[in-house]
Amino acid sequence: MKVLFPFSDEYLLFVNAGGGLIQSKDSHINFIGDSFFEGGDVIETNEMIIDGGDYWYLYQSARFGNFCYKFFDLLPGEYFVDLHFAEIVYTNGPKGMRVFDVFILSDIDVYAIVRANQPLQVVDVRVFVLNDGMLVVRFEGRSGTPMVSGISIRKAPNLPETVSTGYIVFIWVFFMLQNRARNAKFLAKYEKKIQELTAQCKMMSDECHEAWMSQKATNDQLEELKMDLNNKLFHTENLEITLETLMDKLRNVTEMYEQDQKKWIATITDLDGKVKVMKQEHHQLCLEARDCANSIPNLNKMITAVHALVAQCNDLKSKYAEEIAKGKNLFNLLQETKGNIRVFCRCRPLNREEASSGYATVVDFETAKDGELGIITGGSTKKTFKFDRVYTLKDDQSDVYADASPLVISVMDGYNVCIFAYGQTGTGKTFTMEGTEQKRGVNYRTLEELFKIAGERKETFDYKISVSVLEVYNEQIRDLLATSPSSKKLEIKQAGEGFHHVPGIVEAKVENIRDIWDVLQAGKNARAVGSNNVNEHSSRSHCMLCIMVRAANLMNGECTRSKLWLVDLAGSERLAKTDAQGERLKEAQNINRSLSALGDVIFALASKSSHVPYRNSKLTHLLQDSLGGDSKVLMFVQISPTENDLSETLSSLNFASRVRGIELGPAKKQVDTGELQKLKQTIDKLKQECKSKDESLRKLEENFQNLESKFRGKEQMCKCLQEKNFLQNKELESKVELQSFSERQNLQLSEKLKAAEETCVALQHKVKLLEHKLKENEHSEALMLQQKIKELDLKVKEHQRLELIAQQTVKDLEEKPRKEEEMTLMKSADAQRFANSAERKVLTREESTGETDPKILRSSSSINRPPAARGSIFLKAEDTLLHDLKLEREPENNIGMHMALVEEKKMSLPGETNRKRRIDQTKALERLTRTSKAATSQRTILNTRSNKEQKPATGVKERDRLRTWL
Ligand SMILES: Nc1ncnc2c1ncn2[C@@H]1O[C@H](COP(=O)(O)OP(=O)(O)OP(=O)(O)O)[C@@H](O)[C@H]1O
Repeated sequence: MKVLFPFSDEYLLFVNAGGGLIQSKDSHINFIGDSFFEGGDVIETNEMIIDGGDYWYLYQSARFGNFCYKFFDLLPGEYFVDLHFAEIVYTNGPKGMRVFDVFILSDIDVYAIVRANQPLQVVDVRVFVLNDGMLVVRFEGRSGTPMVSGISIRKAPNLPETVSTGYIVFIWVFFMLQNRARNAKFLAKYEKKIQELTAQCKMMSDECHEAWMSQKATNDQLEELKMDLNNKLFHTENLEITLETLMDKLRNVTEMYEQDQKKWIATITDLDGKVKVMKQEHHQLCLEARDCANSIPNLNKMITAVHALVAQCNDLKSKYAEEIAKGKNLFNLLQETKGNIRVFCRCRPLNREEASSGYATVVDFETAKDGELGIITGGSTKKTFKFDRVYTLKDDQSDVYADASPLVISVMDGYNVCIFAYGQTGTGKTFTMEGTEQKRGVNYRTLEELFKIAGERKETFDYKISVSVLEVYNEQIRDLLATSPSSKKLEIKQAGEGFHHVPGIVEAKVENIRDIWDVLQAGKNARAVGSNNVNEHSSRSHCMLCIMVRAANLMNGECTRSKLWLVDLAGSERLAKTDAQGERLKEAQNINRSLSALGDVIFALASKSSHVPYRNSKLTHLLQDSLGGDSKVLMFVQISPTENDLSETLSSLNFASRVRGIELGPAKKQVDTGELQKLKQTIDKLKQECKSKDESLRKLEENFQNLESKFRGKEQMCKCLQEKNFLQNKELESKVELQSFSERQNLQLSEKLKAAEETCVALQHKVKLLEHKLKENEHSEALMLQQKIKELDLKVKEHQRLELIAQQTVKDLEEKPRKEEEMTLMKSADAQRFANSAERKVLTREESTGETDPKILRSSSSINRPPAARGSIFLKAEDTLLHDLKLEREPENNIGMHMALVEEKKMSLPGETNRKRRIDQTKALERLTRTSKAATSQRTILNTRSNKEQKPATGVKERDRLRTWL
């Protein structure tokens, strides 16, 4: 709220608490808004024009804390401010006496104690409103109890210029008028003293200002220095951080360098060791190379000898090959002389049943050695059959195989061979071909012999042997090694000239004799599958074992592929005897057809027929490769010894005799065996020679090759080592370069680090210097300030001492008039006779000077002067001055002066004059107070400038102190 005052000399403001009416002397103005203020508020009167009336009171309900009123737009000039305080007693609160200390700050300086329901009124406190037109009344209370306050502001009437300019001037004018001549010296003295004091005060103020400015400048400088220092510190910290980072990097680089150095040293040491070893090896190799070079003549001789031997060996080889070929031819010739189809007859012994039944044997082995077998056909009738070999009952499996083994050699030489057993069921075909585990048959022994020969010939031949096991039953081929039964019918195909095979059939590769036994057992087991009676089934099917031999001559690179068929034929009973029907008849017919086909083929071959009917049966079709050309055929005709089987025996023997008789003509049998024996011996001898020469040649070649390979190896090793050495030297050089580069880098980093450290040290030194300088500055400033404060304190004390003297003088001056008055009254009786004449003299002097106003003022001042409690120091000062004057003038004017003063007192009237005096006294008091305040404030300006407002108690104490001496 802002109050705009009209142009009136005096104002009285009424403000109702709680936002009610604003009462004035002549008008009522509504107060808008809340007017209940809390401590700490700033109450600004605003936008409220109060017209009319001279006095305005502002009642304000406020909690006493710190708050202030601001009055704006006042005209510059002097105002009286009346302050009223009273406590509000609330209805809901306890009633009773309360005491409050009230402080009014700012331009008005009053201290008072307010009691409950006892309003305090401080009247006629003078304040000056300056050009800003604002009056601020600021309160400070010690408790927060609500109070009611009233403020009235009155503008003081305009005073003469002499009054407004100050009471000192007035005094000066007064004394000038009183006694210009006499008082000139005195006034000059005081004026001088005042000027001195003013100058001192000004000087002190200036010094204080300068000190303050200097301190401010110093502070600024200090701040700048601090800023600079902070910047430097920040820069230093940055540098330290950078330094730390660089140090870390350097440390890492150094660690890496050390690690690398260690690694390189280890590598170099290792390489040195290796180089030493290599040098030793190189030296050794050089020695060996020298030895080799020395032995070159011998070596050349050896090489020549070896070449000769090689030539001889080649010659021998060719001769050996020729001899082998000749041997083969001779062997073949021998075989042929024996017959390409040979028939051996074997008769089984009587079995237990036959023996127990007492069956008679019809077989006569008497001429068996000559290949003749007699069959007793009845009584003394005996029919003789001649075969290539007739085995007696004493001949075992090995004897049987001994005659078959030459055919095995033919297989290994590349001929196709077919060995089969023919005969009636139960005559021992399977026993002869397969045998038992204890009495191995032709099949196993043949294969065993094959691997044996392959092993013997491994130096010159490379053999690959595979086995297939087939069964022909009812003109159908069945693969007995197939792991799963195939629905596809196996057929015979011609793969090349003179080579037939069954596509899809299993060819088991066998490496050793163990594999052969496993294969044979697998075929035997497979043959039993699907048959209730194994023996019966085996009698009605042909079991065929096909052995494929692939040979590679390592000497001349010749390759051969030969087949060996080992066939266990089905029983050859005659249909009439078996009286078979149905399925059995069909089986028998198929068996007879196939056996007949076999006979037909054999007869066709023997008769060198242009057409050989191989395809009449599966059996002959399969055996096509081994039943013609250079192939050899061996037939075991198996017979039963009992008379019960006589017809079948005769039938089998007749068939076999026909085969043998047709194939082997008597002409062929007559081959000169002596020549053959000679040839055989020659072959054996050549073989032995060739073998020994081969061996020696092989050894020589091996030696030479070993030496050559060793030399090459050493040479290669030497080259490798040299290359390795070269590479390692290169690597070493690169590592040495890398090491030197790292060292250079390390050196550079060290230099950088050193420079950074030096910079850091310089900066730290600079910082220390700055800090030292700063401290020195602070110290000198502090000393200077302390010195100045001391000087100021001394001056202030001197000033206070002077003021005390002045006060004492004033008191003395005040006391003296009373004493003089009393003395005057006492002497009045004695001086009565002089009264009339003295009175006249005084009046005459006044009239002559015409200076009545000061007397009136002085007398009115004396008359209206309140008791000691309300006395003004300025009046007292005036009296003191007068007293001093009087003392100076006492010899001549003492009595007159006293009389004049008495008269003045009598003539003075209460009212306006008294009031003016009171105003003058107040003004003088205020001026002195201000002077004192200024001195005090100047003394404390350095330390308590800011604390003054925050610590009002200090201000209060100061005021108390001032009030005491005032
Ligand atoms: N030389 C022999 N020494 C001892 N026992 C033999 C001889 N030959 C055959 N046997 C025995 O005769 C029996 C019948 O022989 P085996 O089964 O080999 O005749 P098979 O002709 O093969 O008959 P099948 O045509 O039915 O197959 C067997 O128990 C066998 O051990």
